[in-house]
Amino acid sequence: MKILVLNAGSSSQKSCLYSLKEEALPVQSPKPIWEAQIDWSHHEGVAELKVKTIHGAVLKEELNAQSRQETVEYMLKSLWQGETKVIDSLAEIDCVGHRVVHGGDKYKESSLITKEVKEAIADFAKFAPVHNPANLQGIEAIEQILGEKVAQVAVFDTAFHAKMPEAAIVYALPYEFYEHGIRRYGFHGISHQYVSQRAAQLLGKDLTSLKLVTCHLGNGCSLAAVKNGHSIDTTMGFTPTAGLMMGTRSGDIDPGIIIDLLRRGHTGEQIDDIFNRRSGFLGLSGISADMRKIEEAIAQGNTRAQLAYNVYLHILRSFIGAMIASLGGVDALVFTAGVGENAANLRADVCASFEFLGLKIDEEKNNHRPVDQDISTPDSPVKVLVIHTQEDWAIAQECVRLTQLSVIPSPL
Ligand SMILES: Nc1ncnc2c1ncn2[C@@H]1O[C@H](COP(=O)(O)OP(=O)(O)O)[C@@H](O)[C@H]1O
Ligand SMILES: CC(=O)OP(=O)(O)O
Ligand SMILES: [Mg+2]
Repeated sequence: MKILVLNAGSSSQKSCLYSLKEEALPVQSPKPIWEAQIDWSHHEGVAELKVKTIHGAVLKEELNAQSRQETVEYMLKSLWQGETKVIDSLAEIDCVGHRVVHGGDKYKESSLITKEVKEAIADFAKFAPVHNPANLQGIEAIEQILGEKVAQVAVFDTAFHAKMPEAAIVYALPYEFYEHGIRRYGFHGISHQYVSQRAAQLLGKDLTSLKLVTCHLGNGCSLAAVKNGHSIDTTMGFTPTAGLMMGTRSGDIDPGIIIDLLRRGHTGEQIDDIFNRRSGFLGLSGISADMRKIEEAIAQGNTRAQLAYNVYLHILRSFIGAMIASLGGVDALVFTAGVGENAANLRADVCASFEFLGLKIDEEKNNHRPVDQDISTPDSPVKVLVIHTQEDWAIAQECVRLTQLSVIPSPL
């Protein structure tokens, strides 16, 4: 059984093809037979494409001035063409799973993609303008290439947060807003759910006994307070613009700033652009949205890069504090996604803020590229885990479950 996964992020498009034996679904991700990534974060208008296969074939290319959909279609061709070819025919693909960022209050679980689901994804694009259109383009690219016969599944980033307590989802606005769906939804749920299950496994504890703060720090960043396996609080809100400072997004700001911008004649589109694409690390540093570039600039003494880092850290630790308060304690902090998995200095700085809880990390472990590892000292009452998020595998498992082509996987 072959499952293709498309995971569209704000700055990247990741994709992989799993070849599964139907009788046995492993708990951990098996190695995909083909993996591809498009990265738009380095040079304006340039897509960096990387493809690798289980047989060791590698393709690296820079693509100029193509639309996202054209770039995705080009990437998918490497499945059956050239050195990275892993299948003879498209008919070999049984199901395609998509990460879909905003499912609104309509989709509390994954869903087979129908015309109605596509319309809803398009409709919710007004709340997730960076993401949902990219998700839809992925779905349409597959329809273009594979036709409408192949089963496609939408796995929603909002679903894991769908059962948060009401006090955590309602904004203190006139009640009618809540009745009209203006509420906190939360995002990155596929990742928060996966890493909390994996954390329980690594700690050798039952997930239902744990209080976890999961820190998904990628280009988009959010925290979740996970109690007994459920998300009870999270930093993103009605849209993925809220909460923590991010690569190009502001995170929480005083709504008075928006009022002021409107009074000074800015349009909705301009305000959207400011908060979603021109803020965060990019806006503050004037250098880049990429933490690696920020770290390089700091090393060269750039004061704006340093300020951007300081603001990111300040906001991050205050929200971690808020999540711990929602949980009423914390057994482990979990770092994941591009920044969380790689930025050792940031992890050290965050953890230093929680020394008052007795939390201590082992610097050696922290600095040696930990993957799925506990980096706290043995005597630290709060554990600190670095976990490689496996959104793609979580999506593939949902494809299996929904298409009922195979056994329902047991949770981790
Ligand atoms: N070695 C590294 N050190 C610091 N940050 C890194 C490193 N590698 C990747 N990152 C950060 O991770 C971000 C991308 O994270 P990722 O989770 O892949 O993003 P998304 O899925 O939102 O596109 C990059 O913008 C970069 O800031
Ligand atoms: C929801 C969201 O912010 O996603 P990403 O981190 O992929 O941008
Ligand atoms: Mg991501």
